[in-house]
Amino acid sequence: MKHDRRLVEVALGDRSYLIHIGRGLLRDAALMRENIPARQVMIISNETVAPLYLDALKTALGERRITAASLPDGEQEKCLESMLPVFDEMLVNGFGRDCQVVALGGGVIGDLAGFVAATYQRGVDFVQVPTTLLAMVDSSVGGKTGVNHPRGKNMIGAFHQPRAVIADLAVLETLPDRELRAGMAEVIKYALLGDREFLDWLEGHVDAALAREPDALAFIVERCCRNKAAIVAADEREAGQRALLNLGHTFGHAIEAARGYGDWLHGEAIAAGMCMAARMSARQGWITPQDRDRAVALIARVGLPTQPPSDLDAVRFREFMARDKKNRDGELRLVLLRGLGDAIVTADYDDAALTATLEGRADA
Ligand SMILES: NC(=O)c1ccc[n+]([C@@H]2O[C@H](COP(=O)([O-])OP(=O)(O)OC[C@H]3O[C@@H](n4cnc5c(N)ncnc54)[C@H](O)[C@@H]3O)[C@@H](O)[C@H]2O)c1
Ligand SMILES: O=C(O)C(=O)C[C@@H](O)[C@H](O)[C@H](O)COP(=O)(O)O
Ligand SMILES: [Zn+2]
Repeated sequence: MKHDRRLVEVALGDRSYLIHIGRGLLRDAALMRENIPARQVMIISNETVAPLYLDALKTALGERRITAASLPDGEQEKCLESMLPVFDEMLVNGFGRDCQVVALGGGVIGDLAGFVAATYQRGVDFVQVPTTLLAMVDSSVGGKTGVNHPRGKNMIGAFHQPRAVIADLAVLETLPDRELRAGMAEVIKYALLGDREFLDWLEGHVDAALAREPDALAFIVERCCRNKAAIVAADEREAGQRALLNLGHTFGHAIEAARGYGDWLHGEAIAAGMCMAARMSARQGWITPQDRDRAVALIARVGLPTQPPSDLDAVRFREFMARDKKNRDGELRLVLLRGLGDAIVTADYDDAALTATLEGRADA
Protein backbone atom coordinates (compact mmCIF):
# COMPACT_ATOMS: atom_id res chain seq x y z
CA MET A 1 0.00 0.00 0.00
CA LYS A 2 2.43 2.60 -1.28
CA HIS A 3 0.04 5.52 -0.63
CA ASP A 4 0.35 4.97 3.14
CA ARG A 5 4.03 5.69 3.10
CA ARG A 6 5.55 8.74 4.69
CA LEU A 7 8.98 10.20 4.04
CA VAL A 8 11.02 12.48 6.28
CA GLU A 9 14.34 13.94 5.20
CA VAL A 10 17.28 14.51 7.53
CA ALA A 11 18.96 17.37 5.70
CA LEU A 12 22.73 17.16 6.15
CA GLY A 13 24.07 18.26 2.77
CA ASP A 14 25.72 15.41 0.91
CA ARG A 15 25.02 13.13 3.89
CA SER A 16 21.27 13.78 3.79
CA TYR A 17 19.06 10.74 4.09
CA LEU A 18 15.45 9.66 4.15
CA ILE A 19 13.38 8.06 6.87
CA HIS A 20 10.86 5.73 5.23
CA ILE A 21 7.78 5.09 7.35
CA GLY A 22 5.01 2.65 6.43
CA ARG A 23 3.58 -0.82 6.82
CA GLY A 24 5.21 -3.76 5.07
CA LEU A 25 8.49 -2.01 4.24
CA LEU A 26 10.56 -4.91 5.54
CA ARG A 27 9.23 -7.04 2.71
CA ASP A 28 9.66 -4.38 0.03
CA ALA A 29 12.49 -5.81 -2.08
CA ALA A 30 12.83 -2.71 -4.28
CA LEU A 31 13.15 -0.38 -1.29
CA MET A 32 15.61 -2.64 0.48
CA ARG A 33 17.76 -3.15 -2.59
CA GLU A 34 17.80 0.56 -3.37
CA ASN A 35 19.00 1.46 0.11
CA ILE A 36 21.17 -1.58 0.72
CA PRO A 37 22.96 -2.11 -2.58
CA ALA A 38 26.23 -3.58 -1.23
CA ARG A 39 27.33 -7.07 -2.24
CA GLN A 40 28.38 -7.83 1.33
CA VAL A 41 25.89 -7.11 4.08
CA MET A 42 26.29 -7.56 7.83
CA ILE A 43 22.92 -7.70 9.56
CA ILE A 44 23.14 -7.14 13.30
CA SER A 45 20.09 -8.20 15.30
CA ASN A 46 19.28 -10.00 18.51
CA GLU A 47 17.89 -13.32 19.69
CA THR A 48 14.35 -11.90 20.02
CA VAL A 49 14.04 -9.93 16.81
CA ALA A 50 16.00 -12.20 14.44
CA PRO A 51 13.57 -15.16 14.66
CA LEU A 52 10.70 -12.75 13.89
CA TYR A 53 12.09 -10.65 11.05
CA LEU A 54 15.51 -11.74 9.79
CA ASP A 55 14.19 -14.10 7.12
CA ALA A 56 11.89 -11.43 5.70
CA LEU A 57 14.76 -8.97 5.47
CA LYS A 58 17.07 -11.54 3.86
CA THR A 59 14.40 -12.45 1.31
CA ALA A 60 13.89 -8.79 0.44
CA LEU A 61 17.64 -8.32 -0.02
CA GLY A 62 17.90 -11.28 -2.38
CA GLU A 63 21.15 -12.74 -3.67
CA ARG A 64 24.22 -11.34 -1.82
CA ARG A 65 26.78 -12.36 0.71
CA ILE A 66 24.78 -11.84 3.87
CA THR A 67 26.17 -12.52 7.33
CA ALA A 68 23.90 -12.19 10.34
CA ALA A 69 24.91 -11.72 13.96
CA SER A 70 22.23 -12.39 16.55
CA LEU A 71 23.28 -10.92 19.90
CA PRO A 72 21.82 -11.71 23.31
CA ASP A 73 18.92 -9.40 24.22
CA GLY A 74 19.07 -6.54 26.70
CA GLU A 75 20.53 -3.14 27.55
CA GLN A 76 23.39 -4.84 29.41
CA GLU A 77 24.56 -6.16 26.04
CA LYS A 78 25.11 -2.61 24.74
CA CYS A 79 28.77 -2.72 25.70
CA LEU A 80 32.18 -2.89 24.02
CA GLU A 81 32.49 -6.63 24.70
CA SER A 82 29.44 -7.37 22.52
CA MET A 83 31.10 -5.71 19.54
CA LEU A 84 34.12 -7.99 19.39
CA PRO A 85 32.38 -11.13 18.04
CA VAL A 86 30.73 -8.95 15.38
CA PHE A 87 34.08 -7.54 14.22
CA ASP A 88 35.44 -11.07 14.25
CA GLU A 89 32.59 -12.29 12.06
CA MET A 90 33.18 -9.43 9.61
CA LEU A 91 36.90 -10.13 9.41
CA VAL A 92 36.49 -13.89 9.05
CA ASN A 93 34.04 -13.29 6.21
CA GLY A 94 36.35 -10.83 4.46
CA PHE A 95 34.19 -7.72 4.82
CA GLY A 96 35.77 -4.71 3.11
CA ARG A 97 35.04 -1.00 3.26
CA ASP A 98 32.39 -1.37 0.57
CA CYS A 99 30.16 -3.50 2.81
CA GLN A 100 27.02 -2.27 4.57
CA VAL A 101 25.93 -2.87 8.13
CA VAL A 102 22.20 -3.18 8.79
CA ALA A 103 20.76 -2.72 12.28
CA LEU A 104 17.61 -4.83 12.67
CA GLY A 105 16.21 -4.21 16.14
CA GLY A 106 15.51 -1.65 18.82
CA GLY A 107 17.73 1.12 20.10
CA VAL A 108 20.22 -1.22 21.71
CA ILE A 109 20.97 -2.93 18.40
CA GLY A 110 20.79 0.34 16.47
CA ASP A 111 23.29 2.12 18.74
CA LEU A 112 25.68 -0.84 18.80
CA ALA A 113 25.45 -1.65 15.09
CA GLY A 114 25.91 2.03 14.25
CA PHE A 115 29.06 2.10 16.35
CA VAL A 116 30.30 -1.09 14.67
CA ALA A 117 29.75 0.67 11.33
CA ALA A 118 31.45 3.85 12.59
CA THR A 119 34.57 1.98 13.65
CA TYR A 120 34.98 -1.08 11.39
CA GLN A 121 37.92 -0.26 9.12
CA ARG A 122 37.43 3.38 10.25
CA GLY A 123 33.87 3.55 9.06
CA VAL A 124 31.47 1.84 6.69
CA ASP A 125 27.97 2.55 5.43
CA PHE A 126 24.95 1.53 7.49
CA VAL A 127 21.17 1.41 7.42
CA GLN A 128 18.78 1.47 10.35
CA VAL A 129 15.79 -0.88 10.33
CA PRO A 130 14.22 0.02 13.69
CA THR A 131 11.74 -2.45 15.21
CA THR A 132 10.63 -0.71 18.43
CA LEU A 133 8.57 2.45 18.76
CA LEU A 134 11.46 4.06 20.61
CA ALA A 135 13.90 3.24 17.83
CA MET A 136 11.50 4.50 15.14
CA VAL A 137 10.86 7.84 16.82
CA ASP A 138 14.32 8.50 18.18
CA SER A 139 17.35 6.21 18.23
CA SER A 140 17.48 5.29 14.53
CA VAL A 141 17.58 8.96 13.54
CA GLY A 142 20.43 11.42 13.99
CA GLY A 143 23.59 9.36 14.05
CA LYS A 144 24.34 9.04 17.76
CA THR A 145 25.90 5.60 18.01
CA GLY A 146 27.69 3.95 20.88
CA VAL A 147 27.73 1.70 23.90
CA ASN A 148 27.46 2.03 27.67
CA HIS A 149 30.22 1.93 30.27
CA PRO A 150 29.51 0.73 33.82
CA ARG A 151 30.29 4.29 35.00
CA GLY A 152 28.05 6.04 32.52
CA LYS A 153 25.48 5.72 29.78
CA ASN A 154 26.60 5.94 26.11
CA MET A 155 30.08 6.96 27.22
CA ILE A 156 31.86 5.33 24.29
CA GLY A 157 30.59 6.22 20.83
CA ALA A 158 30.70 8.27 17.68
CA PHE A 159 28.47 10.38 15.47
CA HIS A 160 27.86 8.32 12.35
CA GLN A 161 24.78 8.95 10.24
CA PRO A 162 22.93 6.09 8.56
CA ARG A 163 22.38 6.07 4.79
CA ALA A 164 18.66 5.49 5.38
CA VAL A 165 16.12 4.58 8.04
CA ILE A 166 13.42 2.08 7.12
CA ALA A 167 10.65 1.91 9.72
CA ASP A 168 8.09 -0.83 9.06
CA LEU A 169 5.18 -0.01 11.35
CA ALA A 170 3.78 -3.54 11.00
CA VAL A 171 6.56 -4.93 13.22
CA LEU A 172 5.16 -2.97 16.16
CA GLU A 173 2.42 -5.61 16.37
CA THR A 174 4.81 -8.02 18.09
CA LEU A 175 6.35 -5.44 20.42
CA PRO A 176 5.62 -6.19 24.10
CA ASP A 177 3.28 -3.73 25.78
CA ARG A 178 5.92 -2.55 28.26
CA GLU A 179 8.26 -1.67 25.37
CA LEU A 180 5.52 0.25 23.55
CA ARG A 181 4.95 2.32 26.70
CA ALA A 182 8.69 2.90 27.09
CA GLY A 183 8.76 4.23 23.52
CA MET A 184 5.97 6.65 24.41
CA ALA A 185 8.32 8.35 26.87
CA GLU A 186 10.49 9.64 24.01
CA VAL A 187 7.33 10.54 22.09
CA ILE A 188 6.12 12.71 25.01
CA LYS A 189 9.63 14.17 25.18
CA TYR A 190 9.23 15.83 21.75
CA ALA A 191 5.95 17.36 22.83
CA LEU A 192 7.33 18.73 26.10
CA LEU A 193 10.57 20.07 24.68
CA GLY A 194 9.22 21.94 21.69
CA ASP A 195 5.89 20.90 20.20
CA ARG A 196 2.94 22.11 22.24
CA GLU A 197 0.43 21.34 19.48
CA PHE A 198 1.64 17.73 19.58
CA LEU A 199 1.13 17.73 23.35
CA ASP A 200 -2.52 18.66 22.88
CA TRP A 201 -2.87 15.95 20.23
CA LEU A 202 -1.20 13.33 22.44
CA GLU A 203 -3.54 14.04 25.34
CA GLY A 204 -6.40 13.17 23.02
CA HIS A 205 -4.77 10.14 21.42
CA VAL A 206 -2.74 8.32 24.08
CA ASP A 207 -5.29 5.52 24.28
CA ALA A 208 -5.31 5.08 20.49
CA ALA A 209 -1.52 4.87 20.50
CA LEU A 210 -1.47 2.31 23.30
CA ALA A 211 -4.14 0.34 21.42
CA ARG A 212 -1.72 0.42 18.45
CA GLU A 213 -4.20 2.05 16.10
CA PRO A 214 -2.28 2.24 12.80
CA ASP A 215 -3.16 5.85 12.01
CA ALA A 216 -2.15 7.03 15.48
CA LEU A 217 1.19 5.19 15.32
CA ALA A 218 1.95 6.45 11.81
CA PHE A 219 1.17 10.02 12.84
CA ILE A 220 3.34 9.72 15.95
CA VAL A 221 6.36 8.24 14.18
CA GLU A 222 6.25 10.83 11.40
CA ARG A 223 5.74 13.78 13.80
CA CYS A 224 8.61 12.71 16.08
CA CYS A 225 10.93 12.06 13.14
CA ARG A 226 10.13 15.51 11.70
CA ASN A 227 10.93 17.11 15.05
CA LYS A 228 14.16 15.18 15.45
CA ALA A 229 15.25 15.66 11.83
CA ALA A 230 14.89 19.45 12.17
CA ILE A 231 16.98 19.56 15.34
CA VAL A 232 19.67 17.24 13.98
CA ALA A 233 19.88 19.18 10.71
CA ALA A 234 20.42 22.40 12.69
CA ASP A 235 22.92 20.99 15.19
CA GLU A 236 24.25 17.57 14.21
CA ARG A 237 26.96 17.33 16.87
CA GLU A 238 25.12 18.85 19.81
CA ALA A 239 26.91 22.16 20.01
CA GLY A 240 23.63 23.77 21.09
CA GLN A 241 19.98 22.98 20.57
CA ARG A 242 20.38 19.23 20.03
CA ALA A 243 20.91 18.95 23.78
CA LEU A 244 17.18 19.66 24.14
CA LEU A 245 16.65 16.05 23.00
CA ASN A 246 18.19 15.18 26.35
CA LEU A 247 15.13 16.35 28.30
CA GLY A 248 14.81 13.92 31.24
CA HIS A 249 18.08 12.20 30.31
CA THR A 250 20.47 13.71 32.88
CA PHE A 251 18.30 12.20 35.60
CA GLY A 252 17.28 9.17 33.53
CA HIS A 253 20.79 8.14 32.51
CA ALA A 254 21.83 8.29 36.18
CA ILE A 255 18.94 5.95 37.03
CA GLU A 256 19.92 3.51 34.28
CA ALA A 257 23.61 3.46 35.22
CA ALA A 258 22.89 3.20 38.95
CA ARG A 259 20.66 0.19 38.27
CA GLY A 260 23.41 -1.45 36.20
CA TYR A 261 21.35 -1.13 32.96
CA GLY A 262 19.10 -3.80 34.41
CA ASP A 263 15.52 -3.52 35.50
CA TRP A 264 14.65 0.02 34.33
CA LEU A 265 14.12 0.40 30.58
CA HIS A 266 15.59 3.51 28.95
CA GLY A 267 12.13 4.93 28.29
CA GLU A 268 11.04 4.29 31.87
CA ALA A 269 14.10 6.05 33.27
CA ILE A 270 13.55 8.98 30.91
CA ALA A 271 9.88 9.17 31.95
CA ALA A 272 10.87 9.53 35.61
CA GLY A 273 13.62 11.94 34.55
CA MET A 274 11.16 14.17 32.66
CA CYS A 275 8.91 14.29 35.73
CA MET A 276 11.93 15.35 37.78
CA ALA A 277 12.76 18.04 35.19
CA ALA A 278 9.14 19.27 35.35
CA ARG A 279 9.20 19.33 39.18
CA MET A 280 12.48 21.18 39.25
CA SER A 281 11.25 23.69 36.67
CA ALA A 282 8.19 24.33 38.84
CA ARG A 283 10.41 24.75 41.91
CA GLN A 284 12.35 27.37 39.94
CA GLY A 285 9.07 29.12 39.21
CA TRP A 286 9.60 28.63 35.46
CA ILE A 287 6.44 26.59 34.94
CA THR A 288 3.24 26.64 36.91
CA PRO A 289 2.28 23.77 39.23
CA GLN A 290 -0.62 23.16 36.80
CA ASP A 291 1.75 22.69 33.86
CA ARG A 292 3.99 20.43 35.95
CA ASP A 293 0.98 18.30 36.90
CA ARG A 294 -0.17 18.19 33.27
CA ALA A 295 3.19 16.79 32.14
CA VAL A 296 3.34 14.26 34.97
CA ALA A 297 -0.28 13.20 34.38
CA LEU A 298 0.36 12.42 30.71
CA ILE A 299 3.36 10.28 31.63
CA ALA A 300 1.31 8.50 34.31
CA ARG A 301 -1.51 7.83 31.82
CA VAL A 302 0.91 5.90 29.65
CA GLY A 303 1.71 3.72 32.66
CA LEU A 304 5.27 5.00 32.99
CA PRO A 305 7.10 5.74 36.25
CA THR A 306 6.82 9.29 37.52
CA GLN A 307 9.33 8.93 40.36
CA PRO A 308 12.92 7.65 40.41
CA PRO A 309 13.75 4.43 42.29
CA SER A 310 13.38 5.05 46.03
CA ASP A 311 16.82 3.63 46.86
CA LEU A 312 18.72 6.09 44.64
CA ASP A 313 19.77 8.95 46.90
CA ALA A 314 20.85 12.47 45.96
CA VAL A 315 24.56 11.79 46.51
CA ARG A 316 24.59 8.86 44.09
CA PHE A 317 22.46 10.77 41.61
CA ARG A 318 25.03 13.57 41.60
CA GLU A 319 27.89 11.09 41.23
CA PHE A 320 26.49 9.82 37.93
CA MET A 321 25.27 13.23 36.75
CA ALA A 322 28.78 14.64 37.25
CA ARG A 323 29.85 12.57 34.23
CA ASP A 324 27.03 13.76 31.98
CA LYS A 325 28.21 14.65 28.48
CA LYS A 326 26.46 18.02 28.52
CA ASN A 327 28.58 19.29 31.43
CA ARG A 328 31.05 22.10 30.72
CA ASP A 329 33.89 23.25 33.02
CA GLY A 330 32.65 20.87 35.68
CA GLU A 331 29.26 22.58 35.65
CA LEU A 332 26.15 20.41 35.54
CA ARG A 333 23.89 21.55 32.70
CA LEU A 334 20.26 20.47 32.79
CA VAL A 335 17.43 20.50 30.29
CA LEU A 336 14.54 22.22 32.05
CA LEU A 337 11.19 23.69 31.04
CA ARG A 338 10.28 27.35 30.70
CA GLY A 339 6.83 26.26 29.62
CA LEU A 340 5.16 23.22 28.12
CA GLY A 341 6.69 22.82 24.67
CA ASP A 342 9.55 25.16 25.59
CA ALA A 343 12.74 23.56 26.95
CA ILE A 344 16.14 25.13 27.63
CA VAL A 345 19.61 23.83 28.45
CA THR A 346 21.02 25.70 31.40
CA ALA A 347 23.51 25.68 34.26
CA ASP A 348 21.77 28.71 35.70
CA TYR A 349 19.45 27.20 38.28
CA ASP A 350 19.13 27.13 42.03
CA ASP A 351 21.11 24.21 43.42
CA ALA A 352 18.70 23.90 46.34
CA ALA A 353 15.92 23.21 43.84
CA LEU A 354 18.06 20.43 42.36
CA THR A 355 18.72 18.92 45.79
CA ALA A 356 15.03 19.03 46.66
CA THR A 357 14.22 17.33 43.35
CA LEU A 358 16.86 14.62 43.80
CA GLU A 359 15.68 13.99 47.35
CA GLY A 360 12.13 13.62 46.07
CA ARG A 361 10.73 16.24 48.44
CA ALA A 362 7.00 16.79 48.10
CA ASP A 363 5.92 19.26 45.40
CA ALA A 364 4.59 22.60 46.50
N1 LIG B 1 21.03 6.96 19.47
C1 LIG B 1 20.02 7.66 19.94
O1 LIG B 1 19.77 8.80 19.52
C2 LIG B 1 19.12 7.05 20.98
C3 LIG B 1 17.88 7.63 21.24
C4 LIG B 1 17.07 7.04 22.18
C5 LIG B 1 17.46 5.86 22.82
N2 LIG B 1 18.65 5.31 22.50
C6 LIG B 1 19.06 4.04 23.11
O2 LIG B 1 18.12 3.05 22.70
C7 LIG B 1 18.11 2.01 23.66
C8 LIG B 1 16.68 1.63 23.98
O3 LIG B 1 16.06 1.18 22.79
P1 LIG B 1 14.73 0.29 22.84
O4 LIG B 1 13.77 0.89 23.77
O5 LIG B 1 14.34 0.07 21.44
O6 LIG B 1 15.21 -1.04 23.55
P2 LIG B 1 15.73 -2.43 22.97
O7 LIG B 1 16.57 -2.25 21.81
O8 LIG B 1 16.30 -3.17 24.14
O9 LIG B 1 14.39 -3.16 22.52
C9 LIG B 1 13.39 -3.39 23.47
C10 LIG B 1 12.97 -4.87 23.54
O10 LIG B 1 12.06 -5.15 22.49
C11 LIG B 1 12.51 -6.29 21.74
N3 LIG B 1 12.03 -6.05 20.38
C12 LIG B 1 12.50 -5.16 19.50
N4 LIG B 1 11.69 -5.09 18.43
C13 LIG B 1 10.71 -5.98 18.62
C14 LIG B 1 9.57 -6.35 17.88
N5 LIG B 1 9.23 -5.74 16.75
N6 LIG B 1 8.78 -7.34 18.36
C15 LIG B 1 9.08 -7.93 19.55
N7 LIG B 1 10.11 -7.59 20.32
C16 LIG B 1 10.92 -6.62 19.86
C17 LIG B 1 13.98 -6.29 21.93
O11 LIG B 1 14.52 -7.57 21.70
C18 LIG B 1 14.09 -5.87 23.40
O12 LIG B 1 13.84 -6.97 24.23
C19 LIG B 1 18.88 2.51 24.85
O13 LIG B 1 20.16 1.92 24.87
C20 LIG B 1 19.00 3.99 24.61
O14 LIG B 1 20.14 4.54 25.20
C21 LIG B 1 19.49 5.88 21.61
O1 LIG C 1 19.61 12.23 19.62
C1 LIG C 1 19.90 12.84 20.65
O2 LIG C 1 20.64 13.83 20.63
C2 LIG C 1 19.36 12.43 21.96
O3 LIG C 1 19.78 12.95 22.98
C3 LIG C 1 18.31 11.37 21.97
C4 LIG C 1 18.17 10.64 23.29
O4 LIG C 1 16.84 10.18 23.37
C5 LIG C 1 19.05 9.41 23.38
O5 LIG C 1 18.75 8.67 24.54
C6 LIG C 1 20.54 9.62 23.23
O6 LIG C 1 21.21 8.39 23.09
C7 LIG C 1 21.16 10.30 24.41
O7 LIG C 1 22.41 10.72 24.03
P1 LIG C 1 23.56 11.12 25.06
O8 LIG C 1 24.50 11.91 24.22
O9 LIG C 1 22.94 11.90 26.16
O10 LIG C 1 24.14 9.84 25.55
ZN1 LIG D 1 16.63 8.72 24.98
